[in-house]
Amino acid sequence: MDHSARTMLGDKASKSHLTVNTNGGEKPHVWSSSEGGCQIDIGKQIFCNRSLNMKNIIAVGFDMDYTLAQYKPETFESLAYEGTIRKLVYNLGYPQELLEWTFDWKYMVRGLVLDKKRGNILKMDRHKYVKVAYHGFKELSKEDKVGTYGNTLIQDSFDEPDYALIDTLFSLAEAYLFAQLVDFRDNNPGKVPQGTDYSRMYKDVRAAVDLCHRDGTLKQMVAKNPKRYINEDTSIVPMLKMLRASGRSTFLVTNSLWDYTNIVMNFLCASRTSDGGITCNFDWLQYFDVVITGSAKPGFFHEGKHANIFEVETESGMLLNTDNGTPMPQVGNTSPKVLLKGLNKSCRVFQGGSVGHLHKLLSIESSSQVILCLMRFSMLETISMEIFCAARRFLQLRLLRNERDLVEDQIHHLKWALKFESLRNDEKQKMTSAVGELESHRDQVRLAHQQAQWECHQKFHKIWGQLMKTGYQNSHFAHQVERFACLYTSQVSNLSLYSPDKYYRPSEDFMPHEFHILPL
Ligand SMILES: Nc1nc2c(ncn2[C@@H]2O[C@H](COP(=O)(O)O)[C@@H](O)[C@H]2O)c(=O)[nH]1
Ligand SMILES: [Mg+2]
Repeated sequence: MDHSARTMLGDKASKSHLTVNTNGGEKPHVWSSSEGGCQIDIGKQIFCNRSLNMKNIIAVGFDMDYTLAQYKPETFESLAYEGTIRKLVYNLGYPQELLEWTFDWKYMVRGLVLDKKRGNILKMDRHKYVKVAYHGFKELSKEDKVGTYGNTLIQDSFDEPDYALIDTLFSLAEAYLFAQLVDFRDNNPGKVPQGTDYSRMYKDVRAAVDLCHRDGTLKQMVAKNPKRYINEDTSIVPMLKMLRASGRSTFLVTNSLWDYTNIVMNFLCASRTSDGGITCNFDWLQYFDVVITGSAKPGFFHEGKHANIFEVETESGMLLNTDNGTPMPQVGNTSPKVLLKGLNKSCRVFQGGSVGHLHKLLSIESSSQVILCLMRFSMLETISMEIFCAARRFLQLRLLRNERDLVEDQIHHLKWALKFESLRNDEKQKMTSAVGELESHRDQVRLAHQQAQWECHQKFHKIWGQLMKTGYQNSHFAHQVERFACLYTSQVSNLSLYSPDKYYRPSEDFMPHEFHILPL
């Protein structure tokens, strides 16, 4: 992920902040409209990790897939899953019975880590302690978990090549398939191709998924029927219009190539005909100053990286050489048409390049003047649900924790007295039985605390619990969001609900000792 440019993370299309028009259509509110500027529903608010004064931002950029284009995992990821299975069977020699397997698109969540060698899937807290661990679909016992991953500060880094981070929604199908294959190999050791260990299976799944993205397996299907795979979001165009009216440049940087980008952006931005159809044209380009396709992120953001940048001739999809983004006449074709065409266009489309080219094209001097809306990490659950549940849970769990700590302290006192004080026999007996009673009470409170905590987590996800927490600490995933994003929100078009000049400020930090002065 880009560390230099300001980033904002968003996810998940939702439908509040829309009013129903007299003709039944949905009309989104934007901050600048007469209905705008009102109280924003918590599920649509933008949260701030680090200060960001929009007044200093001169260009706002967007990633396309899973940011502007919110794929429907139930259809899109299922497509990836089925395509991957077919490649495993027909290209890589896995048994035909895999074709019968089904995909539970809700099972995996982002923020998990795959242990390729051991066939395990892990959820970690922000200190990288493994808190939930599954081997395939079988939960590891506490002993196995601690035995394998330890509970001390000296830990594995949980990075590539032995581990893989499930950090995008694109990875959910491959993680699920990996778990299925782990179970399958354990139960049918002779059925997987010879010499296939867990790491090899992961490599095969990765290669098959990769091929699905490259050979048209997914994109052809989406192009045929975008509505089946992508959520419509009527707030995108008003958001882009408002940003541009405020004087900001807008740009798109996508790893997708031009043909697919054009289809998806048309679907998201084009006005619908009366029968709900879309006319495919290039009108959506009016909402951007620069579009970069085939950007090869994250490498695109590495300053100083040399990468060729080509101009895309939008009608034909033909690539034209450029001099670092400046149009140049083609050798043998000295007609100024090509040159001027590029210079006169309000939006220019490119393939490749790097962040340096982008700055040049937008006349930007520093990354701090750019905000980039990415969706590498964000929330699967709705934020409002997180906050609602967290508030109730906070009270209940804090009371249980206080009680547990109190009882533990009483036990330590009594044990100390029994060991070091000269006591009469009857006093000793009384204290010993009090210790016994307190210990059983402590065990009950500990259990109640664990249970309440788990019940709350289960409200979010039956297997992995709350995405942003492990136990009562922030999850590794939440920690990544905190580290990498200035702002985060449930969907990128929530930006339309705020003034384009807003000064986003983070809430104050609290040290553990300061929590005592906070009301519960
Ligand atoms: N070759 C692969 N392409 C992949 C994979 N996962 C996703 N993708 C493609 O990347 C872009 C993402 O676009 P962006 O707008 O978010 O930059 C999209 O075209 C995906 O199909 C992969 O594993 N291999
Ligand atoms: Mg993306």
